Amino acid sequence: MSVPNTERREEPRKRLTTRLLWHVISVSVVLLLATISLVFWNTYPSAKQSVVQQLQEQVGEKLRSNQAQLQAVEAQAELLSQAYLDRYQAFVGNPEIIGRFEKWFEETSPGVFRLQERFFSGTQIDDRLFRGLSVFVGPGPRPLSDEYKARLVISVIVLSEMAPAWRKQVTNTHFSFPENSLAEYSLDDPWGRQAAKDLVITDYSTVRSTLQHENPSRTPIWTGLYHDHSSGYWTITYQQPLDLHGQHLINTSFDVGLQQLNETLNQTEGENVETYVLNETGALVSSSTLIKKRPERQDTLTPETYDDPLYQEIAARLLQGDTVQGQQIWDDLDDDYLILVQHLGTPNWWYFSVYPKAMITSQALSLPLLIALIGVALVVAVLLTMTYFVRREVSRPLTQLAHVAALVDQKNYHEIEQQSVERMRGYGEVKQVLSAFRTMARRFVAANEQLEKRIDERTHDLRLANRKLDELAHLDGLTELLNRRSLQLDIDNVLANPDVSCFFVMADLDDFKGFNDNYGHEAGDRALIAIGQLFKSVEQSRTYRFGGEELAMLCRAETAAEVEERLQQLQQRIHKLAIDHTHSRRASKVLTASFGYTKIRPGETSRELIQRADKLLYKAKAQGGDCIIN
Ligand SMILES: Nc1nc2c(ncn2[C@@H]2O[C@H](COP(=O)(O)OP(=O)(O)OP(=O)(O)O)[C@@H](O)[C@H]2O)c(=O)[nH]1
Repeated sequence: MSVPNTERREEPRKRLTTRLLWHVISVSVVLLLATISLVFWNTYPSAKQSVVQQLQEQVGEKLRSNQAQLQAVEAQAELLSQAYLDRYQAFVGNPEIIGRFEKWFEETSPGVFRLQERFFSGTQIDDRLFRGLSVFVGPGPRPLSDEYKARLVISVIVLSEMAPAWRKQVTNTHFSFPENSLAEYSLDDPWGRQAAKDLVITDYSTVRSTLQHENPSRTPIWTGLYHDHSSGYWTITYQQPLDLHGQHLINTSFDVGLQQLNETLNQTEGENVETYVLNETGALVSSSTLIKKRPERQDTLTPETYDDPLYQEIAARLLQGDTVQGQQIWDDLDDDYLILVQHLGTPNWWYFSVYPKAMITSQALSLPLLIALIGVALVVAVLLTMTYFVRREVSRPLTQLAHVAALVDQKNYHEIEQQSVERMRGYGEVKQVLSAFRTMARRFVAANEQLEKRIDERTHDLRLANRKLDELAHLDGLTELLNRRSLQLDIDNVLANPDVSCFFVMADLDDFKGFNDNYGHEAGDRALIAIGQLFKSVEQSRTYRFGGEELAMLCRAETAAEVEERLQQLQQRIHKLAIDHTHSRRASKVLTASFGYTKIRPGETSRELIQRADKLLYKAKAQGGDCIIN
């Protein structure tokens, strides 16, 4: 049974190598996922830890330099205070110093004195240049005492001497007085000239916090962030009260503007990272959010005055519990943020870096992701390489194997043999199988050729035997003339073709019984054969042994005369044979034959034909034999 081609040729998805590759790919993907999970499991926490550590180091580094800047401000304040104290001790009570107050200051409104404008724009007095200086002496007890006047003049001198050196580090350098006065050095801002005439500086928390009753320990103070309304900028101020013999002389102060703080404290490590700096009261010293929000506050920013939920949460936590020292990580304050806390010893501030947890997670994921990507790339490369080699070393040889198997199925052994084993790709087992196919094909071809040869021989023998059988079926065994069966067939044929003119002849050897009796049966056989051969030589005729010593003949002829002539010639040849029949009952002493012949009539039966010819033969016998009757 032939197998349909569709069953023989497998679809690609069913191919062995494709299935093999799919199995390998599936297992690889599972192993890869497991490996990636393991990598994530092991590296993610440490990567996260390392990211946090890195951020802590960055913050620490930044704050160290920032702290150095702030410490420098504090050291400057020390120097300034000392310089002021020295001058104060040297000049207080000096009439010349007091006299300078009258020359340098002017009463700009009743009870309000200001340093003349030229001290801001620039003026040369003696060999000293005064510039960037302004002083506001606000409402307060009047008249001004000489000591107060001396302090004001000394503040102008000390500022002109020392403040220019620090103008790049701080926004301004100033002395504030507990009596509602303020002397300032600032090249940009003539504050002392512009301050409102009714301004009460000590009403501000920044200055108020320096007063003896507000600050009995006399500790220097870094204020929280506040908006200097008259100058129009956000700033923090360092205030160092300076007392002498229990008298609060002045506060040595520096403003450090928000812009300057931003350059250092508010520098963040990423777009979404926010910073807050809080002092010990929870007041906001600095914040990156402030730049974005710009609240218009005039006083120090506290949780009550600055509406920033995260800042308020941070301040609440800072103030509620133990003092935070060193570095801490607040992971639980907010779901979305991780907060690094760094305490700055000097000043007593806390620096908060607020990182979105998503950012830390994505940074922490970068290493495991890189490992995973490398893993995926490696697996893909290995799979591609394997796919290439499996297709080349297994799939193609197997396809050739299948092709050869199909040739076997088609019994196309010659094709298999012709395909050189060397041309078929494949090594090892596949090559062995191909080689075995080739050997098998060669043997099949040889066996087939042998078989075909034997079949040819047998067929030839069979054909001969068949022919013999056929002859035997149609020939008479003794005379080898056509037999009665053949005669019947031929008569039927002639009768079926009425257009063909044909004659039927019946012949009988004369006194053949006598011949047999005298010369023996074998001699009778030989005579029968010899006379039968003469019958066969008659032209356009077929001779049959009708039975016993009776012969029959079908002659093609148009006329009876033609047949008559041929029979006469035959009769003569029989005579010429001169088979001795000395004891014949007939006149002739040689073996003779009698003939009766008739034309075959259309439509008659073979029986009628034979009977008519037989009668004519009988007639010939009756006339003495050796004659021809029509
Ligand atoms: N040797 C030999 N004799 C045969 C063969 N067939 C028939 N005969 C003999 O032919 C003889 C025929 O004898 P009959 O029928 O009496 O005819 P006849 O002797 O020829 O006499 P007529 O026909 O009247 O001339 C018989 O003796 C048969 O035995 C044969 O194949 N070989």
